This record gives sequence, structure tokens and C-alpha cells, in this order.
Amino acid sequence: MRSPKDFFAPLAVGAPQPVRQIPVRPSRMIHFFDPGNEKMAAKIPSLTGTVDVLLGNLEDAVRADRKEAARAGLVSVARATDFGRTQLWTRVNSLDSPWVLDDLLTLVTEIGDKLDVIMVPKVEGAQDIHYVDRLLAQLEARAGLTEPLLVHAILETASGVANVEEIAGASPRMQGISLGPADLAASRRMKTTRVGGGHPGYLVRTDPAGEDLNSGRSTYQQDLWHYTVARMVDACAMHGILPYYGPFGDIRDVVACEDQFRNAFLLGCVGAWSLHPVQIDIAKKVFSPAPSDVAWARRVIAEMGDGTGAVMIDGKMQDDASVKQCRVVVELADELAAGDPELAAAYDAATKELQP
Ligand SMILES: CC(C)(COP(=O)(O)OP(=O)(O)OC[C@H]1O[C@@H](n2cnc3c(N)ncnc32)[C@H](O)[C@@H]1OP(=O)(O)O)[C@@H](O)C(=O)NCCC(=O)NCCSC(=O)C[C@H](O)C(=O)O
Ligand SMILES: [Mg+2]
Repeated sequence: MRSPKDFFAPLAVGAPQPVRQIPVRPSRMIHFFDPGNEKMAAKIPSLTGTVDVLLGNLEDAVRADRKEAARAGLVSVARATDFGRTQLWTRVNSLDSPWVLDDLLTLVTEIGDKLDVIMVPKVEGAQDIHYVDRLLAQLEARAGLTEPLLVHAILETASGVANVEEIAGASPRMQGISLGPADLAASRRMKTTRVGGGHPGYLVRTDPAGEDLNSGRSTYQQDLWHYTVARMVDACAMHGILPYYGPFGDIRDVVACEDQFRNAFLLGCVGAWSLHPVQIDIAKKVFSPAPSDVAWARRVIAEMGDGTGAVMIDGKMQDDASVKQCRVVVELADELAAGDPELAAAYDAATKELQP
């Protein structure tokens, strides 16, 4: 373990100074595209400015014989595009794969100035982040980069979940963590065959009313991912980095996608992955606080004065702890509204309407 005194020192001569705070930028949707797929890559200029994060995916979902094409495609898309307020991320291949070394060497030296975050799949523990951390420092120095690249880990192995707190705090580069439910299910030997979402067999049943065990008993589907998401959120909050729900693979089921994203939002996640254009607006809607919630939170903050003591508002007790929750909502709303005049107007209109 590095001494806390050295934690913010560059790991290679000539590498940029590590960041002390993760920059707060909207990342409600991390939109995946295959940069080697010409049809998808052609859509990137029109998505720029409308999504918070565009992620050129090089790992799973890219065929083995298309890995080099995807990497080269990402270099050309990055060079040809002005991303404006949209961040550009990539997901490199896993650290045990034959491609990852060339992914990092090529991307950092050729488009390191365009990339914001490197997503690392199948992270098992702090040792994986330490490896990437040092290698990135060497490559940043070689490329003459002035800003450090940030690292995002996917939580998709049983070891990764067991070590999530040390992963979150492994480097000042750590930007966030996403749940990877498909690989995690396989790693845990769960018996699901889906990419994220619930399962009708994972349920609880009400007790029998009498002797008959077979009738009149309701069942309630449970959330397979609750434990992992909650644990990931705590680890991220503890280390000042950002938690995300990952993919929802049933593209057609926009209703359940919205539910799964909303559960994650309410538990503390700041965004989710969009795998198809249809999921972009779902993530935007879910991960932007609702105007009515923002209006209520602003009212509580206004009526609570210096934020201490207790007051009744519309029959509900408010105190120091509820005002802190309201501040979380209002801070997020203000950050998002700063880059989105339509959202800002919706928040102001709802606030006006709720004024006592
Ligand atoms: C899921 C898809 C394979 C579906 O593609 P397709 O069959 O082409 O869908 P459509 O016909 O509905 O597409 C309509 C048009 O939209 C374009 N398109 C589709 N997806 C995207 C996209 N992501 N970005 C930009 N444009 C997109 C199509 O080209 C069509 O265009 P046109 O014909 O001109 O109208 C596909 O959506 C896809 O491959 N998505 C990404 C999948 C992916 O990245 N998967 C990896 C992440 S999930 C994961 O890895 C699991 C995780 O790690 C874990 O362990 O849990
Ligand atoms: Mg995966």
C-alpha cells in the first residue's frame, strides 16, 4: 500500500499531477457503441451533445476478429469529432486478454487528449487498478498529456464485489464503478441467462392464510441486484467516486429498463449504460431529478433557514438530516440544469408552482 503522503504524486516522471477531486460532469447515460461498426460510428456526430458520455467499446460484444478494427475505428472517430460537452470514454479489453496492452498503448498515445475515462472490465481487486495506474502514467508521460486519464472499474466478478472498497480507493484516478450484471452472474454461478434486470423466479411469497398452501398467496418479485448495487454505492460514496448501474439487455422492454434504472438512481447511482439509442432518453429522464422533487427540496431548504432544528411542512417533519437529502437533490439538479436550459426551466416552473 502506498503511503497516504505519496498518493497524489505522479507514478511516472513526466506524467500529469493526479486529480484530488473527481470532476463533476453529467454522466446520466454512458452510451456504448462499437467503433468498428460503420453504421454505429456514423451516428456518433449526431449523438454528440445529446448524450452525456459516448463510450467506444472494445471489449465484449466486439467479435475477436474485429478487435483491431474497433480500436482503429475509435482512433478515427475521436480525431474527427468535436465532442463539445459530451465526454468520450472507452472500455478496453480485460487485463488478461491478448488485446489490452495494444488498446492502452494505442489509445493513450494517439487520442489520450480526447479521452476522459478508461473503463476497465472484470476488475478483481486493487492490484488490477495499480497495474493500470502505473501503465497509464508511463503512457501519459510518453504522450505528453497534461491531464490525467481517469479510470472506471466494472464490478463483474465475485472477487471484485468482495474487494469493492479497496478497488474504489485504489488510485486518485478512480472515477467510478459500474455494475456488470451479466459477467457477475456468471462469476457467481447464478442461474440467470439475462443481461441485468429482474427474474420472475426470484421472489417471496406471502404466508398461507390457512391450511391450503396452494391458493391465495401473492408473490413479489425481488431485485437480484439490490445487495451489489447498495454495496457499490457505499464503497463509491466512501471514496468520493461515482456509482452506476450497468447494462439492461432487454432493449425492447423499455418499461422494466426504466424501473431498474430508477431503483439504481434512488439508491445513489448517477447513471447507467445505454446500449441502444432507445435507452438514452430513459436514462436522461430517470437520472435527472423530477421537477416536483426539486421544487420540494428547494422549499424545504428555504424553510429550514440555517438548516438546523425541526419544522413541519405540509404535515411532514423536516430536520437537519432531511435538509441534507434535499441539498443532494438540489445540487444535482443545479449541475444538470447548468447545461440544459429546458431542464432549468422545468425546475423553475415547478418551484414557482409549489411556493406556499
Ligand atoms: C443491441 C444491438 C446489437 C442492436 O442493434 P440493431 O439490431 O442494429 O438494432 P436496431 O435495428 O434497432 O438499430 C436501429 C439503428 O440504430 C443503430 N444503433 C443500434 N445500436 C446503436 C448504438 N449503441 N449506438 C448507435 N447506434 C446504434 C443501428 O445501427 C441502426 O441504424 P440504422 O440501420 O442506420 O437505422 C446494438 O444496439 C448494439 O450492439 N449495442 C451495443 C451492445 C454493447 O455494447 N454491448 C456491450 C455492453 S453490455 C456488456 O458488456 C455486459 C456487461 O459487461 C456485463 O457483464 O454485465
Ligand atoms: Mg461484462
